Amino acid sequence: MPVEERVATRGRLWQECGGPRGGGWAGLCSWNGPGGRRSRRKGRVCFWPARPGRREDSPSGGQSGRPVTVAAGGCGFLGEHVVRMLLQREPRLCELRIFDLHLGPWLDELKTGPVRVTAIQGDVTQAHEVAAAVAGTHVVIHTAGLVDVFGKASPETIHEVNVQGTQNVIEACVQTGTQFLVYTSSMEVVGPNVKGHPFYRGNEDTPYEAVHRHPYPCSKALAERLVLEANGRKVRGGLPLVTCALRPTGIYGEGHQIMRDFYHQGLRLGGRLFRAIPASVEHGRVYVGNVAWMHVLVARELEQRAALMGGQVYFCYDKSPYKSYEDFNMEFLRPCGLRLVGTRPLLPYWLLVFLAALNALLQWLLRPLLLYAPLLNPYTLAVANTTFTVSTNKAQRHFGYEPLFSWEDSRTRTIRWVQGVESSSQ
Ligand SMILES: NC(=O)c1ccc[n+]([C@@H]2O[C@H](COP(=O)([O-])OP(=O)(O)OC[C@H]3O[C@@H](n4cnc5c(N)ncnc54)[C@H](O)[C@@H]3O)[C@@H](O)[C@H]2O)c1
Ligand SMILES: C[C@@H](CO)CCC[C@@H](C)[C@H]1CC[C@H]2[C@@H]3[C@H](O)C=C4C[C@@H](O)CC[C@]4(C)[C@H]3CC[C@]12C
Repeated sequence: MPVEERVATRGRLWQECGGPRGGGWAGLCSWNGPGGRRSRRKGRVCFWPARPGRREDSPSGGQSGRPVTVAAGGCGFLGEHVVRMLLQREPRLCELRIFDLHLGPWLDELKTGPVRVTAIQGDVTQAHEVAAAVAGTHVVIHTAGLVDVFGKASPETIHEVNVQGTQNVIEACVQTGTQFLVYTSSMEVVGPNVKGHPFYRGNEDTPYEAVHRHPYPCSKALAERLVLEANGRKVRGGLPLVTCALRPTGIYGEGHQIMRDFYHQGLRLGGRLFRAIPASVEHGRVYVGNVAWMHVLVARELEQRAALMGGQVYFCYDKSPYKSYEDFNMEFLRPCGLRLVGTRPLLPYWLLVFLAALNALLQWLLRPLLLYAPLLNPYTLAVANTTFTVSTNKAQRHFGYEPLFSWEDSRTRTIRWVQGVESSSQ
């Protein structure tokens, strides 16, 4: 085991994993280092030891000193960037707890820094696990979620993780006295709606008929509402909970699984991808580093600007160009040797609709035997084929957000990452 594991329980340190089951601390101790397999031993928290002279957990959750932060979902695509950004750009941080169902091997790198990093394997659907992880913290950044628009998970599971999980996070804050909650929502809370209405460079106040049927956007909309309604609730100790929700558009950047899938698909097709969506359909995209930066800034500013920011929603935006989903992906895939065939869609739209419906039917028919979850289904086709872009400066006005990464930087970093994917798969 490459890192020392200890169990922290209510401010005490135990020399080895062995804390009370189901009592104060939950989570699953799961650290076996890079390439190692996870062990799923309930009731364990692993962290890297505090340096000599470093403050141990304070019962006031750092409010008397520097904040202790929980990044729920901290091992996901966005979560990893949030974690790294917190460690790089939040000098007041003294402890960072990373709570996730699956802990990643990269956590091992974080052990050498000045911040005490605690990795907690846990499930947001388990209220006691969430409460144990949140207890004694100053702010929770809740990026954990089940992102599934391909029919891999059941609607019930999506609801349980995204809605009940978020309710558990809120209740944990209330019960344990954590006053600040930043929630990762989604553009999908607004749209595209089932009617395919365009949302053209809209902002947080642009009227739009937000009507959803798919379990994922439904769950994000419900969860966002819970978070916003919880703003102002009294937490343990009597102070008001301050919440806000960030709504990224389609996130891209290092670690983006769908980009990787398109890249591999292009390689399989002899270096070509075939245009399916008209170039005129704009799809909002935002670089993951800028989304992470917005989360860090909100977590930092929420205390000082509680009256202004509490209960607010913010689209996540940067200077990424407005393009169709496919043309945007080509900004990264073209320099990696792929080309997009066709200036117009190669298949008529009715045929795509038919193929998407066929995929949905096949998924349903095959479900008892295997999981068939292709990229194209009626929902993903509708999202890709409906203009949805944002143009706003609300985050800049409310908490001084400016993108940390220019479009050129974001593009270069993403290309470098795709090139790395290429070499690692050879
Ligand atoms: N990827 C996008 O384009 C995008 C756009 C807008 C909003 N979002 C939102 O951003 C958040 C992060 O998305 P992502 O793309 O990084 O997804 P991801 O799947 O890479 O990350 C989600 C993380 O949550 C964790 N998680 C899932 N179920 C959990 C559970 N029951 N308990 C604890 N942890 C659990 C996963 O293990 C994973 O590490 C999600 O809430 C998503 O809705 C994503
Ligand atoms: C029709 C295909 C031809 O090439 C293209 C299908 C692309 C789709 C798989 C993706 C198009 C738009 C994506 C979504 C969007 O970027 C925003 C999202 C919000 C976020 O909260 C979760 C991810 C997603 C739904 C994202 C998923 C993939 C697309 C539908």
